[in-house]
Amino acid sequence: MASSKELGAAAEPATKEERKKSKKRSTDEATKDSEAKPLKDKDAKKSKRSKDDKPTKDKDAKKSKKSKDDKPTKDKDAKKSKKDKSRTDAISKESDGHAGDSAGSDQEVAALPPADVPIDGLLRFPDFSRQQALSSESALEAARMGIPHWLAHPATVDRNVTAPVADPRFALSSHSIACCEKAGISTFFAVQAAVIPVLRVAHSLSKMRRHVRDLCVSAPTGSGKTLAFVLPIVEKLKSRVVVRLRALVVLPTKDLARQVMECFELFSAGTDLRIGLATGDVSLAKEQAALTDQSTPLAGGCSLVDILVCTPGRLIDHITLTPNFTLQHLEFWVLDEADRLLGEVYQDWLPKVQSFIETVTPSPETLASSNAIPVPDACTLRDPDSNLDLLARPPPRIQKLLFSATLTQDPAKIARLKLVRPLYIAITDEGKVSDTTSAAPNYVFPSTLTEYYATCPIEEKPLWLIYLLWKENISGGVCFTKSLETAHRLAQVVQAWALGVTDNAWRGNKIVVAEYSSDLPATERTRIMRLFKQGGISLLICSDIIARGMDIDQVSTVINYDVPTHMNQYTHRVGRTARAGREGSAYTLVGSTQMFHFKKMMIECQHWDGHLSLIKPNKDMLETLRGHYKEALEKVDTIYS
Ligand SMILES: Nc1ncnc2c1ncn2[C@@H]1O[C@H](COP(=O)(O)OP(=O)(O)OP(=O)(O)O)[C@@H](O)[C@H]1O
Repeated sequence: MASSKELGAAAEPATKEERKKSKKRSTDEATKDSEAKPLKDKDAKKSKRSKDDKPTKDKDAKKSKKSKDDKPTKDKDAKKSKKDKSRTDAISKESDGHAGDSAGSDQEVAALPPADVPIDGLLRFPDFSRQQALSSESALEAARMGIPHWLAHPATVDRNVTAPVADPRFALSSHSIACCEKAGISTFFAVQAAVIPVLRVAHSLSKMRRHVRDLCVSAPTGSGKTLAFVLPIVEKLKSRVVVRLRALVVLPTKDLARQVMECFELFSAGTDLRIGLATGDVSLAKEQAALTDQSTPLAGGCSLVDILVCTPGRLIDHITLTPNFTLQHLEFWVLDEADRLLGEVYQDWLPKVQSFIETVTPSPETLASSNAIPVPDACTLRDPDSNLDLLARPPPRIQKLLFSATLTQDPAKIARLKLVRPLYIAITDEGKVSDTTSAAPNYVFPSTLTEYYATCPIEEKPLWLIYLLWKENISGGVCFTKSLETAHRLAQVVQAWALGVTDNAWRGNKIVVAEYSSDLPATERTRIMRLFKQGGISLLICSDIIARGMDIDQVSTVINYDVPTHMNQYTHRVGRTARAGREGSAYTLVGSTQMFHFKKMMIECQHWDGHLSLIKPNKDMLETLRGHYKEALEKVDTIYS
């Protein structure tokens, strides 16, 4: 693939006004820095120390590629694991005493043993590099915005942190380690290295329930958030005796739910755990039969699955319609793509689930009036009065786990979840201090992502897309449009063009373009996706159907045909490439009249200078392509007329 240089790319020169603004920004940052000096000084030393024993990002990327591509020898492995260990050791030493905590719970955390003292056979590992310290001005601003203390002070973890899967401090069973090996995973990414120990410790100390605290995790796209919750949940539940619904994982779309279920299946293979899927892909009756035993109504419910992966709509269906469906025994409640789930579209599902959980204990009157058989052992009383009985077995605390690449900081939205002693973990660039004084998320992009933009007349966008396809010899591309209609029409034009080009044998390898849309039947979508993964399709043209969460290794390039209107949309779209340490490119075709808004959005999110490069196309080539493009347009117009 051509580099930006070859394309004649050059960063657009900043205007005077921008230069002024950027200068002001750096002055502001400098002021902030001087205010936070004591911590910074300490941090600088830390960072120097960690830099010394840390390879560069490039080296890291190569290393991760290498470890995936070819199997290292035993010797190499041993060296690498030693190196990784020293690195994680360094991190855990650096971070002593900086464990993040919510307001009001600092004392409890202080009461915990230091990091190197084992608790119940486990170590508190790794601690977080540091809890973000805000300048007093920023802290005041956060408070003024109503942003709770814990949300304004994330425990930040450097995205380059890695740790070997077999490190005894993760306390993973040989089963989990073997599953990781089978999946080609020898090293945990930063989000996994940070989250897995927190969950492992919390649940190994289930008797000391104060350790079970809710988690909000923000990490870039493709950074491995799924495994960060899948592995500890499987690890905790695989020794269960009776089947009960103990983990609920909610995702915004069917495709995402299926993807996460497959991950659970992969990492629970060889255990007795049963994973259920409720997305509405099959009839409600079929789903009901798979989720519960409905032969006898039981007050304690009768689940046939231990883990349920579902979409919010279908979850509500089961809550209201499925006999013996209960959330009484829930221990984990995961909201993946949490910001989307907390959004307006699903506004009423959340309170419904909350109240179902809170009122799961049937009163004696309800029990008497219903046919449900109360089996004392099978009922979990979340009734606060039951806690008065000191000898009674305490009900499991439901641990809420929120994950997203664009986690909202909107206090009103977060408050709806009624989080308990939440801990906010943010995976960031080393040294980058996130802005926690606004409700907008902090945007962190994969370090292996290269971003470009091109300005062109709006009516010529299809030609420019063709130019990119041709010039960059794109294979494994995904092109996002704003609507199904645009995707459909664009796919037809580009297909017609590709046919013309192929007929003319301009290029040896065929360019194959396909539309991927929610309008297509599920079987057709599966077929197209399979073909794409096999390399039989060069470009998928779609609306935002796969913009979030979808993990497709083969995506090397993302093209924003229509400019994203919000930074969240941009982040998730471009995040379909450059995943798990792989390289990837993103192109945005910006119409001349859209430039102002696009640039403004990027600047506001501090993602302009030094992040995106301008592409200036080769005019001769563009003109050569124009002829075939016009022919393609005419062909499509005749179909429509
Ligand atoms: N430790 C690891 N080593 C190698 N590959 C990994 C590791 N952890 C996860 N992966 C791979 O990285 C890819 C991305 O993971 P995942 O889908 O969990 O990302 P994500 O953070 O949820 O992204 P998004 O925000 O886009 O949903 C997956 O293909 C997964 O198999």
